[in-house]
Amino acid sequence: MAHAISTRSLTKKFGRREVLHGVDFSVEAGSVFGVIGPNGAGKTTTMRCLLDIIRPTSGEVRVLGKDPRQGGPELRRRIGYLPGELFLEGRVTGRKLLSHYEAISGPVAPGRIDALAERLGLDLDRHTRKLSKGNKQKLGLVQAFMHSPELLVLDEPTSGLDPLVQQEFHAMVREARQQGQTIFLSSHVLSEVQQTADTVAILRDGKIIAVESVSGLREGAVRHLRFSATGITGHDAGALLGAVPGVGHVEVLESNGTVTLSATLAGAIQPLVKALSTLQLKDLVLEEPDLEESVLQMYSSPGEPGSPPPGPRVSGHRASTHRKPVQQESAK
Ligand SMILES: Nc1ncnc2c1ncn2[C@@H]1O[C@H](COP(=O)(O)OP(=O)(O)OP(=O)(O)O)[C@@H](O)[C@H]1O
Repeated sequence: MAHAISTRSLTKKFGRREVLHGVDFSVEAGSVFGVIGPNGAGKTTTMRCLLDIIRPTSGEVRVLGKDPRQGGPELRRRIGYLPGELFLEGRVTGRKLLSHYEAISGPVAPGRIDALAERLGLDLDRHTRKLSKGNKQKLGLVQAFMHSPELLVLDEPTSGLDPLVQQEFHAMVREARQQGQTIFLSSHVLSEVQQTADTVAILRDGKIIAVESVSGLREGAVRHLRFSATGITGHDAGALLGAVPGVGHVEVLESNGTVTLSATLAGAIQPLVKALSTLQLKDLVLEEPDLEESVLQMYSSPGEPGSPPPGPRVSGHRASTHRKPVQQESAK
């Protein structure tokens, strides 16, 4: 499979301070690749190296088969870029600004700009200085998508957008992918990336700490579950649940002959279903996997914010707890 982007041992120093410490990743052509990481992790710096806005200190970068340092305007025209911070000229309308960008980026299909603006709910005839943060972001998105580039590099694309517009943006990403375009985007949060991305990379302190397929993350992700049952003691129900592989953080509440248990489950649900089938269930909730929680565990060292929750909390008249550590996805 051809790669639209690849980096090998990419490092970047600002002065004496190294902010990228050997970043390695590759993005398959025609896929959506999301890079997530906290503030200052190096997402924008990585993107700027891909676009030759800044130069790497060492390492190799290939974008659409070319070294960005040698690709020049011809390579830039094949890319749509949404910068993290947009600097817009104040005295022109959005429409005028986009026609200026069109002269640089290359031909735009007739009607395309108006169609994108309408989808995002952007008034192109307003002066850019009068636009709100969200509307500036929409203008940036139209600019990036308008010439249907082979590669879209989008730095925090949904920043400032309201939820409905975010949904529209996600639809635009899916359509671009269907048309064979490659999308490389960044975010602070996985919940956003997981909606569109095939693959997610986690960047922390200038290093890629994990690259996972979103479907793989889903399989290994932590789900929350809760059920009530009768005809069993809290102790026995806790023991039954605690013996299921991947179950952790068991809490047991026993009241008036009914036991209510909550826990987390990492991994396959079949062993859980088998164990629960032996109970007289009154109620059962198995939530959607919380990918955010799985990734927070990858991010964090023990004791840091975002570390896995501490041991089980116990409540109820007669409570017993059984706990196994939540299985963690290994960082590749
Ligand atoms: N031009 C620069 N000069 C000096 N340091 C810089 C420069 N640009 C970025 N940095 C530093 O490099 C590190 C990575 O910054 P970068 O903007 O790439 O992070 P980020 O992951 O995009 O963060 P955010 O989510 O806050 O946008 C930060 O510590 C930042 O202060």
